[in-house]
Amino acid sequence: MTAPSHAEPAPGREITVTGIDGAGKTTLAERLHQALNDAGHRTILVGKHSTDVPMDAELSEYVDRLNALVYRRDARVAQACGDHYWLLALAAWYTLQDQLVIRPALAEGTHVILDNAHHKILARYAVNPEVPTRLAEQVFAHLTKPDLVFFLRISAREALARKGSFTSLETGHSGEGDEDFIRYQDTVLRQLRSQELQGGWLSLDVTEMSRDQVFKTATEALADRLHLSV
Ligand SMILES: Cc1cn([C@H]2C[C@H](O)[C@@H](COP(=O)(O)OP(=O)(O)O)O2)c(=O)[nH]c1=O
Repeated sequence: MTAPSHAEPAPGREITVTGIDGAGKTTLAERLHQALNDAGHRTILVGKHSTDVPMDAELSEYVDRLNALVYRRDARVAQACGDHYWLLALAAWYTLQDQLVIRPALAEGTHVILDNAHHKILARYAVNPEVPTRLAEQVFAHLTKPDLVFFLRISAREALARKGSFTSLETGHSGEGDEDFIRYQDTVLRQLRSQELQGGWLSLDVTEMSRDQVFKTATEALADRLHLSV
């Protein structure tokens, strides 16, 4: 029996990449995006600079205005607004990205690679005594559950060696020295590891791995777990 021609497309898969700052998330996300498209799987890459809502200039402009408020502001403004404000602003950003870009893409059969999913934000808030962890969990609870999460594990010291420099946010505003980055990021890493225990994550210790090795392992997992070959 042949499928009716008006059949809905199979939904796309959402693949996210998480890890501390400098773990290699953007590097892997960009490469997976390219490889999936090259292999004929329609795929979009969504990250903190993505503001395009396909075929809707008005919504794209709105998303771009929110992106400017959340990501394109100076450090003094960021500090003045405070932790609660930033949790809610980030929740607004992730909500719009999910509602206007990710869900429609998945529904029409396009795969989504999400660079920098909310897991790291949740980890940062979970180690912040000023904000109840339950509040942070709740504001992200409605987002689409990814089909596969790549968790790139690396020590903070190694991440710093790769990155070279860091922002105040990346030390949790705890100081300006390398040790401040390392102490804070190692705390975030431990929190990510406790989220990992909830299951379904593909956890890779990337400390000794080259970019090519990480990419190869990730593509094998895509084939095994989601039947997406590149
Ligand atoms: C993946 C990878 C990245 N890098 C560099 C590239 C970038 O300058 C920096 C961080 O990589 P990036 O992919 O931007 O990490 P994230 O998105 O997790 O913050 O590290 C390496 O030196 N070696 C590697 O194997």
